[in-house]
Amino acid sequence: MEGIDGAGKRTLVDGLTSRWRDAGRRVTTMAFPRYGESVHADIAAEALHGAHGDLRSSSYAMAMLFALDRAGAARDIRTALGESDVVLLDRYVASNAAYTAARCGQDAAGDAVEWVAELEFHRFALPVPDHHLLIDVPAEVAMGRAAARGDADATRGRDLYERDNNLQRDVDAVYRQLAQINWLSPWWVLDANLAPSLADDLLTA
Ligand SMILES: Nc1ncnc2c1ncn2[C@@H]1O[C@H](COP(=O)(O)OP(=O)(O)OP(=O)(O)O)[C@@H](O)[C@H]1O
Ligand SMILES: Cc1cn([C@H]2C[C@H](O)[C@@H](COP(=O)(O)O)O2)c(=O)[nH]c1=O
Repeated sequence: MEGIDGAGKRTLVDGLTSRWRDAGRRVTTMAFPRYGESVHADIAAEALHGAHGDLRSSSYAMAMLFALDRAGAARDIRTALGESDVVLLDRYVASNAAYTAARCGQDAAGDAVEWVAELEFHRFALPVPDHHLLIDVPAEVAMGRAAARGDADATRGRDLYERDNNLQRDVDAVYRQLAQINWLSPWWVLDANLAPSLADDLLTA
């Protein structure tokens, strides 16, 4: 499940999971970054919240932290694939591709996407997803949701990426390009406003 910050990924993952479980399917969900479970994710979170000075400005360092977090979950993902009907991931490698490409700028975006795929799928041997689900929501709406949530949750607050509206718009554009070319596997673009009924469609697919 992919989309910019505040798009509604967690909400939709939770909704789909309960619908599919109610229908008798074995569903495993995981969310990346694995905050609190992986040292790499926690260092990334510190950087996103303003620690580590220069590190936060390095797209390479951030992408590597997110990739190492996922590499540590590779075995769990494979086990889940063997034991479940559906493995539903709240963000995965495409997040790293989209955010890193957006951070690198248009001229280097293609190289960034290729580098992330090579690193994560080849070097770290993470499984390639069968499908990507992209939440189609106007960037302004998602940014508004992320801002409202950040204001409401004093313990979390908005991180550096969430506060960067230009970055969010650029990430949105990269996601749409990845969906258009069906990067690595078919991409299903979900209209966020139609989420409940789409969940039924997905169930029968
Ligand atoms: N369809 C919707 N309509 C209105 N509000 C929504 C909808 N889906 C989610 N929200 C709200 O928007 C906020 C962000 O949703 P959610 O946490 O699911 O997004 P996310 O994509 O997982 O965000 P992030 O990537 O930043 O963690 C939450 O407060 C949630 O309740
Ligand atoms: C998994 C992952 C995430 N990111 C970015 C996307 C978000 O802005 C932040 C943190 O994620 P959250 O959903 O808001 O908790 O990090 C990334 O750049 N690369 C990744 O692999």
